Amino acid sequence: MDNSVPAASAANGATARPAIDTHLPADLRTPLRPDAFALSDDEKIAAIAAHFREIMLVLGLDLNDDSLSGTPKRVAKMYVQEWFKGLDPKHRPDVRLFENRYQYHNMLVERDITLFSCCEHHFVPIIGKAHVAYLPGEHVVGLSKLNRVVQYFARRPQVQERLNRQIAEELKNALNTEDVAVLIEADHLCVMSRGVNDTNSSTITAEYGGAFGRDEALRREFLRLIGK
Ligand SMILES: Nc1nc2c(ncn2[C@@H]2O[C@H](COP(=O)(O)OP(=O)(O)OP(=O)(O)O)[C@@H](O)[C@H]2O)c(=O)[nH]1
Ligand SMILES: [Zn+2]
Repeated sequence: MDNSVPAASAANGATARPAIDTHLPADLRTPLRPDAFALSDDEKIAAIAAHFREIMLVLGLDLNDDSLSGTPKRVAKMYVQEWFKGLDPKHRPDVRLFENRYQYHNMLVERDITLFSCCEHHFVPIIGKAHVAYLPGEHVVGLSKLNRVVQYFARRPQVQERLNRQIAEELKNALNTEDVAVLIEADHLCVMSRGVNDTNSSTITAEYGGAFGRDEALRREFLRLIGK
């Protein structure tokens, strides 16, 4: 099977794994090809559009119809610029810390963070919420950066377990503390809309670092604050 990137510039690709997620443990990195960054965004959009056009033709759709003719390009742009933008480390958020002048050392919870991801097994949406907490030390984080970290890792083909751990590890690094909790509750469209067709079940994953793992009362307080 031809597994190469469909463009001439892919020949420039390095042989080593690309520099993505290098701050994460190796088993948590999203598996990318060595030449994952050989194509520009525009080249990726052109290549994906051409392939998606083929899929539509195979399905028997008339690409001359004015409602369908733009779909290959629309899907390609959606993949590269929106759904999978977290595959490109240029979108990795810069997590800004501020001095903890107020000496606030209780748990901070950012709850109900909108989560939109994509199942890497079926390429259909995973929709849910992430709840993130940490215990501030000498620094506090700009709140929106918590949402941005969630969104960066969500915008990739994912399984929920890896997504949960990637977010937790990134926050531990950025906040310079192990005292981080991340809980995700999500609906998987691959479970809801096909296969078992179960529209009721949802999936919860959680990671409790540092004090959240050791201290049951702290963990309970986190769960209470997020309404669990
Ligand atoms: N652990 C885990 N599994 C997932 C996630 N998203 C989808 N899956 C599962 O991945 C599995 C893929 O199994 P396969 O048997 O290869 O695929 P399938 O024939 O489409 O399976 P069915 O969904 O049971 O029809 C399915 O059981 C999915 O429910 C996820 O985030 N985490
Ligand atoms: Zn799936």
